Order: sequence, then C-alpha cells, then structure tokens
Amino acid sequence: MTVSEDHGRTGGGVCPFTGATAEETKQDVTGPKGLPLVGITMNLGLNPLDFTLKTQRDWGSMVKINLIPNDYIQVTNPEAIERVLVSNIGNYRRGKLYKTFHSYMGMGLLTLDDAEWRAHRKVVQPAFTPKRIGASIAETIGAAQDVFDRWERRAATGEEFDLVVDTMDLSARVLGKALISRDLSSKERTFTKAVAAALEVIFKNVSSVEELLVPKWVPIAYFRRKRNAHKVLNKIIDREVRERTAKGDPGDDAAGLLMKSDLPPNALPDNLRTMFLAGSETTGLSLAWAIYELTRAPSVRRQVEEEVDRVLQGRIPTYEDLDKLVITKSVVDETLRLYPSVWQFPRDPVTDDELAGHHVPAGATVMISAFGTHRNPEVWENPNAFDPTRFHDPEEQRRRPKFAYLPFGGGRRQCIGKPLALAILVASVAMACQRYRFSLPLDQEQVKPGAFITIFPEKFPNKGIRVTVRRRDPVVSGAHTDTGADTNTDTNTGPEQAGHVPAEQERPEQEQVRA
Ligand code: HEM
Repeated sequence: MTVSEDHGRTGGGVCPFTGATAEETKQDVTGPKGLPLVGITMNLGLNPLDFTLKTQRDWGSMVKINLIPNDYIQVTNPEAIERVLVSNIGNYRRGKLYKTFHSYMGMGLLTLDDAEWRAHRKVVQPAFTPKRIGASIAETIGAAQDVFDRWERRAATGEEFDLVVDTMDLSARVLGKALISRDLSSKERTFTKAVAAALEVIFKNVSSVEELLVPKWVPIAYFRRKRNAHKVLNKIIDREVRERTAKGDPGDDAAGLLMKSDLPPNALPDNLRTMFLAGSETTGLSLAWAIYELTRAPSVRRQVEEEVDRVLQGRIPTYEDLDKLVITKSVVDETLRLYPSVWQFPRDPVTDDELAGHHVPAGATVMISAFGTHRNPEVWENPNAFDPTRFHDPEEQRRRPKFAYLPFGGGRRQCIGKPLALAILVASVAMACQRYRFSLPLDQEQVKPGAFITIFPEKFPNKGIRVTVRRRDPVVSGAHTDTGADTNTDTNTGPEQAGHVPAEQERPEQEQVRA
C-alpha cells in the first residue's frame, strides 16, 4: 500500500465510488498478526529498524503494532505527523511510554506537558539561541581537542579503533562545555558510560526480563549499572549547584538559568539530567554515522574537504563559518535522514482522532517513526542511498511535505538542542575532514544500524565502527600542503611509511543500501 492510497481518504466529503461519507470510510489501523500472548514482540526483537521498514512496506504508513506490553500505531505519514505535532497538538500527550523516562529524567522538558512544560521551556530557551551558541561555539568545540589529539596519535601508529567510542567522548566534552561550562569526560569515560546505562534502563523499563522478573535486591550487573548511572549524573549536578552557590554566581548557561528561575527545586536536576541524556548519545552517534558515510562516499568527502579548506583556511570554525559550510551541512542533514538518532517517539491522544483517514482511539499510543518517514519511498527517491545533494536545492526541500524530514521532531515540542547539535555536528565534521581521513577495514565495509532508544551500530557496544585514520593537511589559499602519503588523488597505493597508513584505494561510487 502506498502513502497516497492509504491516506487518500482524508479529503472529507463523499466517496465518489461508494457514496459513503468521510466518517464512514474512516478505517481502523491494521498491521501484522503475531503469536498469541507475545504478539509480534519476537519479530521486533530481531532488528527494530528492519521491522519498521518491513511493516511500512507491507502495511503502509499507518500500522498497528501488537507489542507486549504496549500496542502502538506506527506512523510514517507526513500529513498525519503534522496533525499530531502541530494542527491537533492539544489532543496529544507525552503518554504512557514517556512515563518510563521519569525514573531518570524526572519532570523536565522532555516529560512535562502543557503549562508546566511551557514554564520550563521559557526558562531554558535563552541558553539555546543562535546568538548564544554562536558566541561560545569556538570554546565549545575547543573541548573536543583531546579527541583530535588522540586521532593525531592514532594516525601516527595506524592502529584500528572504535570511532563511536571517540565521537561519544567528543560529544560528552562539548555538551558539558555548552550546558554547564565543564569538561565532562575523563579517562574512564564515567560520564558516557553513565549516560549509556541510563538510556538502557529507560528502555528496559518498557519491557525487559530484568525489570519485570528479577527482584531489585538480586546483585546482577544491570542493577549495578542502573544505580551507578544515577550516582554519576547526580554527583555532577550536585557539584555544580554547590560550587555556583558558594561563588554566589549561578552563571548564564542552562544550569545558571535554571538556578536563577523560580521553578520548583527539582527543575534544575531534572532538566540537566534530561539534557545530558537527550543530547549526548544522540550527537555522538550522529557524528559517527556522518564520518562512516564519508568513508564510503569518497567523492562527497572530497567536496567537503575542498569546501572546508576554502572556507576555513586551516582555522577552527567560527559560528559565521558554519553558514558557509553548505556541503558539510548537507552531509549532516543527510546523515540525520538515514540515521535519525531519536528514531521514533510516542504520543497518546486524549480523545479519538482521525489520522490519514484512519481512526485512532483515545488512549492508544501513536509512535511517530522518523526513521520510517525518512525512508518512506513515497517521499524519498532511492531512500536508502546516502545522497547529500537532496539537501542542496532549497526549492526541492520546500517541495517535500513539511514533516517528511523530522530528525529533531517538530512543532512547539521540537528539540531545544537542535541549533546546538547542528552547530556541533557541522563544526566537528568540518574539523575531522580538515585534518583527517578515515578508512574502514576491508572486513567491515558495511555497518548495520540497530536501535534501542537511539540508532547505533547493531553490535554496539561490543563492536561499533572500527576505523583507521590518516592525517591530511588542509589546502590553504590554493597552496597544497598535503603530506606525501596523503594526496588528494586517492590513488596512493605505495608502501606504508612511518607515521602514515597507505592512502585508501577508493571504491567506485555505487548506491549504498543500508538497513
Ligand atoms: C543529533 C542530536 C539530536 C537529535 C537527533 C535530537 C532529537 C530530538 C527529538 C526528535 C526530540 C523530540 C521528541 C518528541 O517530540 O517527543 C527532541 C527533544 C528534545 N531534545 Fe533533542 N536531539 C538531539 C540533540 C539534543 C541536544 C544536544 C540536547 C541538549 C540540550 C537535546 C535536548 C532535548 C530536549 C530537552 C528535548 C525536549 C524538548 C521539549 O519538549 O521542549 N537534544 N530531541
């Protein structure tokens, strides 16, 4: 079934074929039947992303998913998404599934509704204006220097490493700088591990053997990770409050704005935990996917290198530079299309509604799938191919349905961190391409995405995206200063030299099919 077929009934009035009114033609949402008791839980357990695409292909853009313990309606129809997020937003609540976020995020921006949400957003919003992000972007991105230094050393040894571990570290560092003016990373990666454990717990709260069947006092590793994640995040926040109170200056970053506000006392810890959890893994994974795609698309990578060299002339990007890095930005946009970190998010309707010609009952869970929508073949030509040119022509973008692309959600509940995340991603991809070239080992040409709350490499954390890195020197003012082993011709197959790995043999460009 196609999108046009399954929402051809939304027009209202009388059906020309049957004479039935729009009300009468409204149909219930249907979907695959699963086993008794377990529904389709088993299928979904295989790979939720494959499952999304399969059900979209077989059942259309509105699909009933019989999942234990919560059924939901998978929505990948841009018109229906517009109705949920904008034109009928008053009828939709964060709902049952967002309740599972309460244990870690408390009552903050992501979990609240209505007037309470509005009050929190008003306080925090000034920390995310383009002006504010712009003023501190050099300092923010400067926090990533340790990771770039690490790549420098890795380029010298030619060792293989997990890109995801490094990009997560990078995002923890820059996010700490942006939100509380601190470097949150450490040698043991305590913060990134705590974020990953907290997200695991949030996910497992929905349905997991550990949460449902194992008493809390049983000493299993999962419960230890859960307790530890709480401790680490709370310790960071307590220290902030203590030190700022002692100084008598809360500051004007997100933490400072919350401290100065007259919101209830839990608003500060709840919102800081929310922002760390919502911002850190999402941004780190997106950066890893962007670099991964560039290793597989050498001609795009060359365009990015050329743009970065021309615009930056060897410098660290300023906020003004980011607007000029249009190709780099299109790489980020296209990465977020293929791998929208927050790949689906739920809403519960308060009263019955009609979405794309389908009846949606009060109390159901509507699951907006950004992943499915971004790969909906009715909207996107060749949807599984990495092709940043989709984002080159503003006219083409305007022609697309507004909610065909929503990596940051939409409407008034759009991600508050969007400008920050985009600035970090464009700047980081630019800096990575300015100085380094990454290669995938031959035995790992394709990395399959998997999903939990976010989209990560299927075998992560055991196996993320293994890469090697080589140093490249930017071409400044037309003077090409690349080191010997790192020419731009992509044909260097010479022997390994001290300090460099051989230049990669580029594969012919071909359509890359993913997921
Ligand atoms: C690539 C990175 C990111 C992606 C893909 C992403 C995605 C999203 C999406 C899809 C939503 C909407 C969820 C919904 O409507 O149910 C959202 C909300 C949110 N995000 Fe992000 N996000 C990213 C980075 C960040 C960062 C860096 C922060 C840090 C401040 C952040 C903080 C939040 C918060 C607080 C909300 C709730 C906003 C509200 O309802 O007022 N996100 N994000």
